[in-house]
Amino acid sequence: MNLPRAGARLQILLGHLGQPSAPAIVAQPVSGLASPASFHPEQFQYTLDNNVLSLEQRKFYEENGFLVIKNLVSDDDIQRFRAEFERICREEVKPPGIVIMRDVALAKQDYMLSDRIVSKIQDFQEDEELFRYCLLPEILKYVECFTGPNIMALHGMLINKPPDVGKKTSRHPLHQDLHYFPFRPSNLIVCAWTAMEHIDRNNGCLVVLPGTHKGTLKPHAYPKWEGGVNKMYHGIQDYDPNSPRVHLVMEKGDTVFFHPLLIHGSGRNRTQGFRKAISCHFGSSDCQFIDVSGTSQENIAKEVVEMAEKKYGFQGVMDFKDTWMFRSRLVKGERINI
Ligand SMILES: CCCC(=O)SCCNC(=O)CCNC(=O)[C@H](O)C(C)(C)COP(=O)(O)OP(=O)(O)OC[C@H]1O[C@@H](n2cnc3c(N)ncnc32)[C@H](O)[C@@H]1OP(=O)(O)O
Ligand SMILES: Nc1ncnc2c1ncn2[C@@H]1O[C@H](COP(=O)(O)OP(=O)(O)OP(=O)(O)O)[C@@H](O)[C@H]1O
Ligand SMILES: O=C(O)CCC(=O)C(=O)O
Ligand SMILES: [Fe+2]
Ligand SMILES: [Mg+2]
Repeated sequence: MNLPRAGARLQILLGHLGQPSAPAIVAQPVSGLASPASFHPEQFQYTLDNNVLSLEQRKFYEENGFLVIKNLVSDDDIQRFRAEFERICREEVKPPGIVIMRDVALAKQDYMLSDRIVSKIQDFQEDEELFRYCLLPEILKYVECFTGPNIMALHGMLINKPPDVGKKTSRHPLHQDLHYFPFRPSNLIVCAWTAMEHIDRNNGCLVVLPGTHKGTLKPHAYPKWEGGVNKMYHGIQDYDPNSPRVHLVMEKGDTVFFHPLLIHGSGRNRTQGFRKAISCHFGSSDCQFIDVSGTSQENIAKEVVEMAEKKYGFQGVMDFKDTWMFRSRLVKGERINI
């Protein structure tokens, strides 16, 4: 397929970015986490050898499947992402490929697009201002500990979780991001998710089930929620309800890196503000595409392909791999397989 692809200009862009500032590095001291007490270095399988993570941070990710780095992204950068998000919502800029999503509770209403109606934007790889997030040296420095040196930005999102209208549709059901991805191995994929403001249980923080990255990919489907569910917000049906849940309270600029098998979701937004976070999934370009036919991912593959064909006006020519191929951009090193 001859679809738009990211090119060498990224390398040039990378060269223009400034040097990272030194962030405060703190592993999240939260209760209910797996203990690293019986840990042996030879058991490292979710992190690569690197001189960025402390031994303690590495063990934490190995055991829990996520790691919070405090104060990683600057207020200046966050302000720029916010301003560009607002421009996109007002349709002052229309980056190719961008997906603008409204909450299902408002989807049938005929409002003008604005930052008070959009619940998230996805696929901002052609928006140079938002894509700066995926190129930030301070982000990539950590990403490389999981992906190695050849890094693809696979999927960018800016989530603007709206005030819940009372139907609990602002929730994101518990899921594993790998459900959406046709590439492996999972250990070479990581999500970076940065709070753009203070986020806690009131405005719907991320909720994680520590240690679940050690399990397998579970079947996902739409949860049976009375008030409705957002398009493509699949959830895990049969997770262990006794598994401890950890609510990640984060400040502006704090960034969590998490494994694509980690079960996570987010709660309802009980405030009147739109809770903002920016995220990107990264993967090693050494990853390989897999065929998801006959697997639990068939349901999402079908939905994604239908949506993409509608958007680009093709019929019967795209597969799940194609939809990912033209969204991903090289951010460091060499493009190899994906
Ligand atoms: C690791 C990755 C994790 C994830 O990516 S999780 C979430 C994945 N989500 C996505 O990929 C984004 C999916 N959303 C989209 O593609 C678009 O927002 C969507 C649903 C096609 C709507 O696009 P619009 O441009 O707004 O199109 P439209 O106004 O003409 O609506 C078309 C039909 O869709 C409906 N719709 C819009 N927003 C919705 C929502 N949030 N939930 C459920 N249905 C929704 C809308 O009512 C309309 O339905 P109908 O055709 O009139 O019956
Ligand atoms: N018992 C449960 N069954 C199914 N899904 C759940 C359950 N508990 C939580 N979840 C999912 O995890 C997400 C986060 O849960 P959380 O409890 O933080 O949010 P909430 O229920 O909206 O708010 P709160 O519990 O703070 O009142 C929810 O949006 C929901 O999708
Ligand atoms: O910001 C959130 O609510 C989490 C979103 C999320 O997990 C996802 O879109 O995959
Ligand atoms: Fe997710
Ligand atoms: Mg709850």
